[in-house]
Amino acid sequence: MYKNRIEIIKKHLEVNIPTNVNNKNGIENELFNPIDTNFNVGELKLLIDSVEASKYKDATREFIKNHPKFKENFIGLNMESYRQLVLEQCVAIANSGLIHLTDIKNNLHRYAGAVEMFSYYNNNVCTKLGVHYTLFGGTIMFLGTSRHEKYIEDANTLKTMGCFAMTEIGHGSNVRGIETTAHYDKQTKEFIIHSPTPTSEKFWIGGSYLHATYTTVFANLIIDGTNHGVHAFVVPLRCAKSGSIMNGIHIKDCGHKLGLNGIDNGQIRFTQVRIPRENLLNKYSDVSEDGIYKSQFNTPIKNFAATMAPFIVGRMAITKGCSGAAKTSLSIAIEFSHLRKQFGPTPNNELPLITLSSQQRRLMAPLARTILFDLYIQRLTNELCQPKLPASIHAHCSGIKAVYSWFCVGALQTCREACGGQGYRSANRIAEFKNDCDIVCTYEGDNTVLMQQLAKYLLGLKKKPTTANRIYLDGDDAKSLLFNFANIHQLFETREDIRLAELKQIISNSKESAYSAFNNAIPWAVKLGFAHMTKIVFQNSVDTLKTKNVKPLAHLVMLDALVSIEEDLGWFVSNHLISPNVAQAIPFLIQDLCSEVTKVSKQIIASFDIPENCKPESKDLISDLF
Ligand SMILES: Cc1cc2nc3c(=O)[nH]c(=O)nc-3n(C[C@H](O)[C@H](O)[C@H](O)COP(=O)(O)OP(=O)(O)OC[C@H]3O[C@@H](n4cnc5c(N)ncnc54)[C@H](O)[C@@H]3O)c2cc1C
Repeated sequence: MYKNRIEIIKKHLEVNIPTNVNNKNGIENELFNPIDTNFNVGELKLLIDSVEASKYKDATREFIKNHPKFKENFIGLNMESYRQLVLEQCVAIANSGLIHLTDIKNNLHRYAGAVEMFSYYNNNVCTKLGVHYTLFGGTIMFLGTSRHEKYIEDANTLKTMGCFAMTEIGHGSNVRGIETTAHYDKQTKEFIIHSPTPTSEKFWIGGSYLHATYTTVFANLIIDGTNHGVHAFVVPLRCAKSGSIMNGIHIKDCGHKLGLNGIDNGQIRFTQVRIPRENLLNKYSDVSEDGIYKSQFNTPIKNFAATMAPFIVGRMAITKGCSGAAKTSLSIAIEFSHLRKQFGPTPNNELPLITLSSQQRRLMAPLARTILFDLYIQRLTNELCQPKLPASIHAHCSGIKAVYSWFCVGALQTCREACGGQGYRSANRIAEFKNDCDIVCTYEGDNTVLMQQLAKYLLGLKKKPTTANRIYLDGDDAKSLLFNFANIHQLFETREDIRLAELKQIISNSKESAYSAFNNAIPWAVKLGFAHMTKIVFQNSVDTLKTKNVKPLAHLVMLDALVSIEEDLGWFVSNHLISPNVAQAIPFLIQDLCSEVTKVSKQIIASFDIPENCKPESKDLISDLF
């Protein structure tokens, strides 16, 4: 076994172009060559920024660099001052014209591009923007009709601020279980919004404790004792002129949190709050003055599904928070690793941390994945801008939100550790990102729940397994077998097929109810979701390469593909897709690619074009101490 391994190491270190690789488009050839260190950083920047969003991102970068509110310190502020600063930053953004409340419907590239840039700086700002623009604005825009357009003008300049009240103390993921009621009163032509139990109080409502003028409330629409299910209503929380809290509204602070302490999350109790009939967001369903309920759908569950559908835009937008945090943190850790010296061949010749194989491995792999996730999100954003959305859009927005946020939390931890003790200092920023991004795994749909939505979509496709193309990668020349995009694609495709068949079988073998059968299979559903997302992110990267072969994308794609395989290596080997020989070579190939990418890591992070005030004061993370 060890003899074999040494042979493999020798082979993969040889730079030769093997003959048995399917190299029709020639891109794989690059993988056998060193990366040209003189590549065009501007080209890479445009690729990562996207042609559609590039000008909006540049304008936002300039704004962040120059606006005085983005030069103020936020580290260590108490909650009150932090919330005030974030509010002022959001007002400055709203007044700058960089984004508009209607963007999520009419110019998604502008909105998403700006949010990504603000998340270079801090996730509080983009969370506060997200609550107002995508959640409040999204419900108005996608669930409302012309009678709700009156909210747009003032909300656009943040003269009035909106929040989004869906979650209750008793119900988070299971939105259909919420208890808040909206009884229709025919006499006064009003809805009465009420929290009937302690567990029905809205909780975690971002922006509600201090700043929001309005909220969209999700509540059970009830007419003459008949519950028509969950609908959305606009409810004023505060007087738009005086700011005083409206009658029947009680708001408490959710208190100090693990992160995002610049956001004023609140707990809201409604006591018989009367709102006009017109405040029902009536795109799909309406109630006439005399209390007749009409819906475009014949069942409450279909109406519910339509009511929830607009939040896919928010899920895509939220990945921008992960993207910015990961790119800034990776940049900090990589710059630090180029400067910080520890150990060396002699006591007088200490070398930068970046020369350590472990440092290269832990930083280059997430660097590659961040870029490839970003390319995939560009694709999703383009899909979201189409007049007719693809059937896959909901599942894929859910899937990328889950895999990107899980990945981001891990990557930020890696960046923190890669900077040693200095990574722990709040002034050096990574700690702040780490705490703030943690919650992305939970809000706007808990990741485990979202992965099930993706799995259910895949189960519904009735896709036939492509067993005819099943491959077994075996042989002495692992490099040739693996540096082949068709082979990698086939590995990912087959894994998805097997995972799908396995999930179907677990469910169909179950003698229990449909609910329990699926419940018992959730871990497999999550694995299927991962298999699918890995495949489509990889496929999108290869498609991008074919049209825009920007350096060093080919190396990044292969590095991430091999890391993905390594993450599930036992599975690939035990399912006879990769031989033990080939499997043993993978960590070495990864290390080679990490070392290659390290050579251009400074150029790659330069392509992110992160404004300096988004980073720590000193690149070595210590100069500010003297
Ligand atoms: C900082 C912050 C800001 C927020 N902002 C807002 C806001 O502005 N407006 C708003 O309406 N809400 C907001 N939320 C609420 C957020 O959307 C919910 O926390 C989220 O939907 C999860 O609900 P939950 O907390 O009740 O967890 P639960 O649903 O109770 O989940 C707890 C655990 O059980 C697991 N679980 C639950 N159901 C399933 C299932 N079917 N299958 C497998 N596992 C499951 C989950 O994975 C999770 O690990 C915010 C939350 C936080 C923390």
